[in-house]
Amino acid sequence: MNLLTLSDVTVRAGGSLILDRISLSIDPGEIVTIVGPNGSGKTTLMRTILGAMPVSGGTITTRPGLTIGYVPQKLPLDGSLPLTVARFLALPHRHSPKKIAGALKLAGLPDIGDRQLSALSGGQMQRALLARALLSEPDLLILDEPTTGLDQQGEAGFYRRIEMVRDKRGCAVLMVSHDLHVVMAASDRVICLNGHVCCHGTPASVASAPEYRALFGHGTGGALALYRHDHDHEHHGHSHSHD
Ligand SMILES: Nc1ncnc2c1ncn2[C@@H]1O[C@H](COP(=O)(O)OP(=O)(O)OP(=O)(O)O)[C@@H](O)[C@H]1O
Repeated sequence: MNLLTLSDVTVRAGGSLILDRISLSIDPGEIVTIVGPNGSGKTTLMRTILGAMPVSGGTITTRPGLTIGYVPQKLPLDGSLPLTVARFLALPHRHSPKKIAGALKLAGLPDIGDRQLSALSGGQMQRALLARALLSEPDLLILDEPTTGLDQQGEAGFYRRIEMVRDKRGCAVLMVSHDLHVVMAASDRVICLNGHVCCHGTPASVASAPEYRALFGHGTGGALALYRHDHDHEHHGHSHSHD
């Protein structure tokens, strides 16, 4: 059964139509990325899936008992508060030190629990937010523009980490990106949004679709090549391809 299915979901706000009959589904273990220009409704779509935005039409169906882990774009707290990484991960739910250490390790931040949050780099902060989302052992991880502010190598590293998490945990991943960079190559499936679903499919098929090119031009070839070039780790137990 799909983890999540949207059928003809329409969202209106402030008198305008923001999402127009969106239909999509997410299967267990797949990495799906939503791309689209500014204002195309990506954040609204994530908020709708998370239940923070009412639908005006259509239906959202989730698998019974589905657990979602949400990785916000930014720290949802004042970053200058004195707080260690481990304390932050223990809020608002208590978790054992062993579980916190395991989540930090999986997120690529071993031995950092005692560090102050304010001392983390942008890339480390994203991984700390990822570790926090992993503590709920989600079936579906949702990330809203997780690599904002990272350089292209930082982005590639973060998306490789996401794939590693998916391979180890078997969770599905739904990500949003306002730009293309390396995210498409890290995905099994890409959905191109512009109020409605313009096109969807494998990264390569979307990158060559006329609807996508009308929105973004031809500029993704370099980023796709960069990701493939950097992508030298092995996958275990999950068959998918980046070609
Ligand atoms: N609560 C709201 N009330 C009225 N209009 C809204 C509301 N939320 C979003 N919008 C409008 O809906 C459109 C889509 O916004 P959204 O933030 O979902 O786009 P986005 O694709 O995430 O954009 P960006 O890439 O710039 O982050 C915008 O025109 C925005 O102004």
